[in-house]
Amino acid sequence: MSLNNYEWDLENEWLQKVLNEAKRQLDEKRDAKDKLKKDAIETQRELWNDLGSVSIENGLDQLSDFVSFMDIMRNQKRSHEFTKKLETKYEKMIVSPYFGRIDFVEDNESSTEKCYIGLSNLIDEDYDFLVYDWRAPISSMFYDYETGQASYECPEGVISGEITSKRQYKINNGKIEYMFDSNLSIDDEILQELLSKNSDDKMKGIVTTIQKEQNQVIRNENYKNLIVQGAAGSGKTSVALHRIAYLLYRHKYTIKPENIIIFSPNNIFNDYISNVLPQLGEDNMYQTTFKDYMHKELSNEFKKETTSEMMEYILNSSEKLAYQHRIKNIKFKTSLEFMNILKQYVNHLETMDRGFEDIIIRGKLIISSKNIQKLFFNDYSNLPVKRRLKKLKSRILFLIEPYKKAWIDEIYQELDESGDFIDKQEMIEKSTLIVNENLKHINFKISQMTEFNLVKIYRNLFKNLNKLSNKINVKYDNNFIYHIKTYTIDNLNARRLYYEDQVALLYLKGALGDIPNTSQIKYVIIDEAQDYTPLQYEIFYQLFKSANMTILGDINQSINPFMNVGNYNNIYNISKNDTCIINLTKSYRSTMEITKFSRNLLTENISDEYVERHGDEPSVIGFYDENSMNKKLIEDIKSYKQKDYKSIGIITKTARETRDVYNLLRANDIDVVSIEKDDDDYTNGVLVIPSYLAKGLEFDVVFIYDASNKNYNSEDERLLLYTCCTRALHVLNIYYFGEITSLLKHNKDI
Ligand SMILES: Nc1ncnc2c1ncn2[C@@H]1O[C@H](COP(=O)(O)OP(=O)(O)OP(=O)(O)O)[C@@H](O)[C@H]1O
Repeated sequence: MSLNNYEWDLENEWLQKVLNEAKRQLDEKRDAKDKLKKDAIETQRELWNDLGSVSIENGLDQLSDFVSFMDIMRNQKRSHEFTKKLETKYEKMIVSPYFGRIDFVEDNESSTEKCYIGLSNLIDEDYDFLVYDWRAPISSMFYDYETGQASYECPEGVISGEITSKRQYKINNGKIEYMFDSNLSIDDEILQELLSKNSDDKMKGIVTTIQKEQNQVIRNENYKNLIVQGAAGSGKTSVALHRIAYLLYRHKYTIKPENIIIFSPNNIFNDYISNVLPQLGEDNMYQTTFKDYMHKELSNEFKKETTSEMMEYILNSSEKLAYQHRIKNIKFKTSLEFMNILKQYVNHLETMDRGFEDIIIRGKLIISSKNIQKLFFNDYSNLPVKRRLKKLKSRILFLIEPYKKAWIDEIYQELDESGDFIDKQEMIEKSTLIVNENLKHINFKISQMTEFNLVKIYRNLFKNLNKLSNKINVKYDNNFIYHIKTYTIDNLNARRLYYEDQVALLYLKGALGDIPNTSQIKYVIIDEAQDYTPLQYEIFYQLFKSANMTILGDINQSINPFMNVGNYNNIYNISKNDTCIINLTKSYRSTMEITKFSRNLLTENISDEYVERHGDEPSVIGFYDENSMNKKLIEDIKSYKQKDYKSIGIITKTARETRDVYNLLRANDIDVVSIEKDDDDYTNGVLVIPSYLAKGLEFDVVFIYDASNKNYNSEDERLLLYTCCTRALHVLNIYYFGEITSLLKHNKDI
């Protein structure tokens, strides 16, 4: 139903009112900013005139004046940044102040409130809301309800009433491009139009079209931890980022971006999502990857394998003799049994006899082994092992100190009496040296008793693997135990830390109390959650004990067949009383044809919905040889570029293939970028990328490069191939030479 002229006039009038108010407030902010700038220049001038050069010789008064000036300047800087942020907010508002409206009549009230909803609040001088921030409590009804009975939660409780009208707008450059009443359930059409566009840059916000089920994740504060399962393209990353924006708004006095950390799969992805929060008017939170976090915590004396290196090994090496050994190790070290062994081991380290000895200096008992034991097992028992040992060492050294001092004084006296020295300082140094020399063996003993060497601790675990597995009632074959033990110790001797060993080490480090305090983190977001093992989740919970967690993933996109969560129950059980599992049930990214095709690759049916947007059927084309395949690829890329597709992703299985395809395209005058490592920058255009780095990203056009049986030859690669296909928004082309992979045989026939 199109809106009549009368409605248009009213809407234009309202828009004008909003724009005028936004302009007035913008001018106010600009004036304030100018004034702040002038004040800052004036302060600097005063600083220069009053203090000139600051020197300690000019007395403490001058220093104190200087410190006051610095305080003033710091405050001016803060105010300037704040005003600049507001200026940006009003500038954005003038372009597009709102995108939605609901007319709401509260129960037992007769007046209707017209609530316009935009990226941020606009409040006039009479404290009336001209526009509500999309995160305001009342705005939630825009996402949750059509016209009719509705309610929302606010600090005062639940407010109920009726939505009498719901309208959506597209406003650009201060003009209404279109508007419509959405009680006609037209959302899907809007979505289709939005989703059919080519992706011209990094990820974008979805604030105007957030869906009800997504809104319920964004605003969910009923549980400490949320686990969100959603099929490919169901908006998990978008929801995660909008949830962050929501939390920053709702708790603006208690939560700052530095209180939030997001773990994402790699740095390319971090770069890809980096525009969303600034678009929503918020600063980015702390973004990291598990690998980066772990590598910072673990010793640099070892060569540490990266996630990409691990994936390359898994995808490239199945023919190698050592492959089966490595896989056996990965499987064992990512198993729930190994996690229990680690827990058992920590328990053992906390309670085992540590062979503490008496500390005696010159016949005087400083502290008995019994008392040391009492300190370790009783007084410090609430601390983890590493902190207990540290405290113990300080305590013993503290007790030794007076005896050491007395001894130094005695020797000083002797030296003085000997008449061999005239310099006091020299005698102090000499006597200290003599005592230190005499105490060497005691210091060595104390260091040994309180030693904390993580790698040594890890090594000892494997020496005791048999006993530990017996303790958890798991019986392994002796050959198996021997194999795991020698494999691990050989690698440690070669100063090589495989990814699975790093995770185990990090767990031990945390459980034994050797991880810096992270209490400033209040929210942890884990995206691509399927790719972390239960042990990694134990680490997350251990590191961020008091933080709230939002965990978003898709079990069907477990790209590493040996390192994944397996089943959400494995993490749900860690903290089941305050955890909720939510499903996102609709996919938005791809055309129906691509979605259906991709889902066919899975062994289990996915009944999730998708947006009804049509496109060409994916094409699966076989070639006799590699040259013909490459020739067609080059032709097609050129042709898609001409058709104005903005992002074209050529997804190869491995990084080696990425390099080859990149060289091929370059040699054929195609402007192309390759991503081979997980800290390369994300760029739009034509991009060649290995399969495992493409997760989380999306492209207008996707080419799966060489889906032959030779290349994708294992059932373990099914989910990887599925993940690659689901990266396509509009076009999916799958090329191979020789025989097609058996993973796609079924799809080829459809
Ligand atoms: N409510 C929505 N309105 C408009 N677009 C949406 C909506 N939800 C998701 N999208 C779009 O769908 C695409 C997929 O979203 P997103 O990457 O957040 O999904 P995902 O579940 O994290 O995907 P994957 O697991 O496959 O990486 C993006 O282009 C996003 O903008």
